[in-house]
Amino acid sequence: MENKKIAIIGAGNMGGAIVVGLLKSGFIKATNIFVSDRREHVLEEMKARGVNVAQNNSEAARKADVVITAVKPYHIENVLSEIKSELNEDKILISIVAGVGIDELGAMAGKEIPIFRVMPNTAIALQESLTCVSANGNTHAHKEYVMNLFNQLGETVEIQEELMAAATALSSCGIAFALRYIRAAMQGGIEIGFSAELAQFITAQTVKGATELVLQTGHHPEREIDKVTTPRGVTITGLNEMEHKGFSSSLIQGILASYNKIEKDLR
Ligand SMILES: NC(=O)C1=CN([C@@H]2O[C@H](COP(=O)(O)OP(=O)(O)OC[C@H]3O[C@@H](n4cnc5c(N)ncnc54)[C@H](O)[C@@H]3O)[C@@H](O)[C@H]2O)C=CC1
Ligand SMILES: O=C(O)[C@@H]1CCC=N1
Repeated sequence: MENKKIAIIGAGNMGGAIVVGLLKSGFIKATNIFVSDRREHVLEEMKARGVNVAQNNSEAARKADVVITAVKPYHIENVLSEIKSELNEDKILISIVAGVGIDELGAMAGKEIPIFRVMPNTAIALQESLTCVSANGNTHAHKEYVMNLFNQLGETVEIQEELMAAATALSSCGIAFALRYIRAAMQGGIEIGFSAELAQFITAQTVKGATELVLQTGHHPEREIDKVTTPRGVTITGLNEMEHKGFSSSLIQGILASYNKIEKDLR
């Protein structure tokens, strides 16, 4: 178990999910986690999980070796100005804030400190995140720790920072895109006879199976699709109808729309 203390500033959807995932992983004791948030009910929920609740952001940052900022992009500047006096070259700053670069974070912190920019997704609560990590030049001594930390919470990929917007669209937004497929498939399933509950289970397990076919074999999806599409069969008829209606095209356009928005106007 790691001895470093971790502060999580902003315990909303993502910050809260990180706390849940960390506790499940056993990587860190609850008493070594410090959470701050400006919403009282969020802090109550965190307290119930056994983690420490700080009076304010500065206190959380002071008590920790690692500070994870998980506030909305338009709050990060204020948060860093509040905590910058607590940061130094021995502390690790990890930001999951979408659209805010390492240089910008460094300028907001006002000093040369180790900064990691990290892009997880909400499956981090189940230790099933795909987390992309990039770092500034002061992080060599800390990289192993940070990769290990996020490897406890799913799979981790180190990327160049210029790919961070793409990582956000494909992985962080991607969870919602995949869930929308599941919802649509369920609606089809209900129309052809299943209860909502059974349609949900059948769809979710089917998607899990498709995911495993790709992850475990490394095959291109089309190779696995070829095994399903009997000539003149029912699958190819369904697939072609979906493509006539713009299935792949609408997914690609949605990913591009999210990507284009990330760097431009998140704040
Ligand atoms: N939701 C997602 O799937 C993902 C979100 N992100 C990024 O994570 C960050 C957080 O997103 P969410 O968790 O979805 O937002 P959220 O709104 O659920 O959580 C943000 C939390 O920060 C708290 N907060 C606001 N101002 C604060 C302050 N000054 N000091 C302390 N706490 C403060 C809020 O009360 C809230 O609980 C964003 O920057 C987003 O871009 C990154 C990857 C995935
Ligand atoms: O939609 C958003 O702005 C955030 C960033 C990535 C996922 N959710």
